[in-house]
Amino acid sequence: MRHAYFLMSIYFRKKAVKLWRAVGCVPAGRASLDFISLSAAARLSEASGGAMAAKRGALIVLEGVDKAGKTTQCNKLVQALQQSGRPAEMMRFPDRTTTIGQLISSYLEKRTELEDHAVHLLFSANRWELVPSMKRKLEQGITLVVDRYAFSGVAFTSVKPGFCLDWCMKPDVGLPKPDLVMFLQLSSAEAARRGHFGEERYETSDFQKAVQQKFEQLMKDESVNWQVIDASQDVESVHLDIVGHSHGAIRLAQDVPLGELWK
Ligand SMILES: Nc1ncnc2c1ncn2[C@@H]1O[C@H](COP(=O)(O)OP(=O)(O)OP(=O)(O)O)[C@@H](O)[C@H]1O
Ligand SMILES: Cc1cn([C@H]2C[C@H](O)[C@@H](COP(=O)(O)O)O2)c(=O)[nH]c1=O
Repeated sequence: MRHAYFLMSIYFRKKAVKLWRAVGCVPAGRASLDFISLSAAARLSEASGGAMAAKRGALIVLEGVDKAGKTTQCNKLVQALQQSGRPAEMMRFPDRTTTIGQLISSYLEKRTELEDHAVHLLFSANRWELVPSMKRKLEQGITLVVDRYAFSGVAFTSVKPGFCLDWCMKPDVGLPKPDLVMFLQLSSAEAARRGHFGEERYETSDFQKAVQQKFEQLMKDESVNWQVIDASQDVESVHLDIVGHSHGAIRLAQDVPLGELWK
């Protein structure tokens, strides 16, 4: 009986993929399979009277100084999670595709000047504008792998004269709290030798050294699940460390509600 049910579920799943693709609801490829898995999970949950509520995805953040290897590792982690059958997506902050993100991008590329408090609030607004979509995805069971978050916001602004950690944290209080923050540890000298260092506004060794110290202060906060990763290793070794920590965090996140940052 269970065997027959299993075969039927595969048959209907294939039919549903074809139908959804035909009406253009689902993109082709891996994403469509994730979409179908999630729909199947939702149907199962409905059929059992909601007793099997879908497990939420984990919010995983990678932080570090410029060129520590965050983007490289976020991409590899998302790929590894998807290959092991876990729905996962990458996000990055600043998200330069939104209207706010374009203002930030122009500032970072030194095409526009902005007052320091104002640009700090723009970075935070850029996170808040993405919160509804982040929460929706996490509720659907998608793990989000995020390239920088509020910690970069605080570390970079608080280096500037006249700013303190406390003021810099305020606008981000209440954001979805990451289940895991991995800090990619790399000396500013090594970072400066990596590709394209020096092109954007904050990419000077002195500034990055000061940012590193601010991150160290933030890592003393035990309300956040920090893990330090040695980012001076080769790409594959860094990846293995990151995958190890991520699986644990994904398992734990399933059974606890999403928290609020710095509350
Ligand atoms: N483990 C590593 N060893 C040596 N080079 C690396 C390693 N990881 C990444 N790189 C290289 O360093 C450069 C920066 O990598 P990447 O863009 O992933 O860093 P990032 O932290 O996201 O940078 P940014 O702060 O500019 O967003 C790239 O040229 C990348 O190929
Ligand atoms: C999120 C965030 C970032 N920054 C800084 C950090 C970097 O210098 C740039 C972003 O560069 P990337 O290559 O796009 O990662 O912006 C910041 O000052 N405040 C923030 O909130």
